[in-house]
Amino acid sequence: MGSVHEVIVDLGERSYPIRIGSGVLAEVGTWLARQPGAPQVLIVTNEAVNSRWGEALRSSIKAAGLAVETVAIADGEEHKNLATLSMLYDRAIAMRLERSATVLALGGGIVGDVAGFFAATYMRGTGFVQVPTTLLAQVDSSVGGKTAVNHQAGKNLIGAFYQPQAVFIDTDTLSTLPKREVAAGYAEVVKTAMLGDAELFQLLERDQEKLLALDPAVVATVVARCCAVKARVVGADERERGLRALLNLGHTFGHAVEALTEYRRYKHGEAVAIGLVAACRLAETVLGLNRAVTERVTLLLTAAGLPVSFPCFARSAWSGALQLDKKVAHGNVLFVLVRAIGDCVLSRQIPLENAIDVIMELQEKSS
Ligand SMILES: NC(=O)c1ccc[n+]([C@@H]2O[C@H](COP(=O)([O-])OP(=O)(O)OC[C@H]3O[C@@H](n4cnc5c(N)ncnc54)[C@H](O)[C@@H]3O)[C@@H](O)[C@H]2O)c1
Ligand SMILES: O=C(O)C(=O)C[C@@H](O)[C@H](O)[C@H](O)COP(=O)(O)O
Ligand SMILES: [Zn+2]
Repeated sequence: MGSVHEVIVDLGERSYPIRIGSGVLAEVGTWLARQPGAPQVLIVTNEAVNSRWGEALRSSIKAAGLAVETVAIADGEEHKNLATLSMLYDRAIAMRLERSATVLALGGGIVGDVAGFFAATYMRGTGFVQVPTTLLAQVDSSVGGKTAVNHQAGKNLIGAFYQPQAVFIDTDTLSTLPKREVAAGYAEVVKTAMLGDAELFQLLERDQEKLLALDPAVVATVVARCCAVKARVVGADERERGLRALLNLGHTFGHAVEALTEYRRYKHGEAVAIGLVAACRLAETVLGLNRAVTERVTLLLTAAGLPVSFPCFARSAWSGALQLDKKVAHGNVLFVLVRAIGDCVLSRQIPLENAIDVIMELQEKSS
């Protein structure tokens, strides 16, 4: 095993380590065996990930003397719903999974969000460990304890805050990830740099190609920096009373894109990419953000092949979708605005019409 980065999410007695590096998957069994009472272990994954990385994880667990079961859920955002969750409850009950069990989420953000909500609710809460295998899950979704499924009307509308007890990020797992998924994860990297790490943004401007080609040293550095930003924000505001909403940069727009296109046309990261450009444009109009910032962000995203234009829907459809955001309070939508690279602010003062104007301006030109 090469060098391992460790980041701690500091939440008092619920603090947990994030282990980042090549070969970290092999540590999972030993970690589990150190937990009190040799837990039953359930891996929640999907077939695409299971066929590539399931055996390596199971070997580590079995070598530590523990029994392990695996359940695969269907692949795709359109299956991140209550039906999938219901299937998991049925399978867990049939296999007599006990509350003392540990659920391992092996996969991308969808597996992580669904498995996490399952772990939070099955018998009122089992153990939970994240083993993320997409760039997006490694830089963002495996950390911080947001778990959820979608409702047809809106993203992540049914969920819970439920922190993992540990996160094992084996960067080797990215070797089998399709290019489109690498790019989607990259959008959350750009987001993280924009909201909290200006040096990371410069690193991306310099080493973007190396990151997208999954150069091991660049990947490890970028994943560790993103986890450090997320750990800092989550440690300060676990339940999104305020500051944590910064991690939602681009998402007020992005989630509306996903819901209106029925979770089928865009990967989450792609919808976020569109949202990031919109958040910059909105900041240009209401904060006087320099257009050059929007251009730098757009360049990073388009160079990775990410979309930066909205699909075409009527103003009324955008209005309805934006108002279903979980950050809405007393009917006012909360927007995350870019003040400068590495520095974002929250505002509830933006008229919804201004945001919809930006969407209209950035809508795809129909051919
Ligand atoms: N909880 C959070 O804080 C948080 C943060 C960001 C995103 N999310 C959620 O995460 C989801 C998106 O996650 P995602 O981008 O990882 O998508 P995903 O989970 O759909 O994974 C992307 C695709 O890659 C495949 N895959 C995963 N790992 C692989 C590997 N190593 N090799 C080959 N194929 C692999 C999957 O089967 C899937 O087809 C969205 O639902 C989003 O809302 C949650
Ligand atoms: O961890 C957070 O907080 C985030 O907002 C991270 C986002 O990248 C992620 O997509 C999250 O699931 C969105 O949360 P939601 O509360 O807007 O559903
Ligand atoms: Zn996201």
